[in-house]
Amino acid sequence: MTVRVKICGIRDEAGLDAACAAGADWVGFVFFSRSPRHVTAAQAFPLARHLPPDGPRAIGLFVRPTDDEIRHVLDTVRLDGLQIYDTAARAAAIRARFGMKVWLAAGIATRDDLPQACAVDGLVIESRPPAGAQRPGGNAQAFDWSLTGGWQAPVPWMLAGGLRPDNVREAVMRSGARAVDVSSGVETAPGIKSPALIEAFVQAARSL
Ligand SMILES: O=C(O)c1ccccc1N[C@@H]1O[C@H](COP(=O)(O)O)[C@@H](O)[C@H]1O
Repeated sequence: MTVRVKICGIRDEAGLDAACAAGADWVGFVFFSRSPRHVTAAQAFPLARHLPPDGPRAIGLFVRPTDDEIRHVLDTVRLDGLQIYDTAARAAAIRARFGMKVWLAAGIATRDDLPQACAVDGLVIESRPPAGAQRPGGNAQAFDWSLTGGWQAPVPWMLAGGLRPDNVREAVMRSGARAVDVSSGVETAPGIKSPALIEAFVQAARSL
């Protein structure tokens, strides 16, 4: 089984090169100012341009964005898709408005939280943020991976939240995920990506 991998929160060339060298399928740029991984459109532009044609696809992460915020980024940065933290209806509207692939992030606490239908291209299934969290994701928090067992996902999905090189293999086996997304687990400090951890994560995810 080939597990696809997204490395999120790329902020510099070292992290980008490590994701490319490791064979990641996607890299994520976080356009959310309260994140330690935040990049502006001007900062993301040279990174996205540096991606090789056969390298990872570029995903832009937005939290409750206005159309103008998305437009501002898309006017500068070449993105292949959007990861949206908002309602399912708003994510579908963004997809229709911009004509881009949209992945909707869904915070999960119980089986009932798993979406049964949606009008987006994919789902990012992760834990609900802890009380008082400053951001809806990127909190290094895992959920009970067995919750997705037997779930008939309406669209392709990826598993996220609290994944690391030392637990991603178990997470994939227990959840049944065919794609995984990581940010905190490949960092030495919030916002500081480790090339060695990126390499270890991709290898571990692909070791099944
Ligand atoms: O990474 C962030 O700072 C972030 C901010 C706001 C929303 C989502 C964010 N990250 C995404 O959250 C999940 C899980 O991340 P982690 O591995 O637990 O740190 C992942 O999809 C990140 O892309």
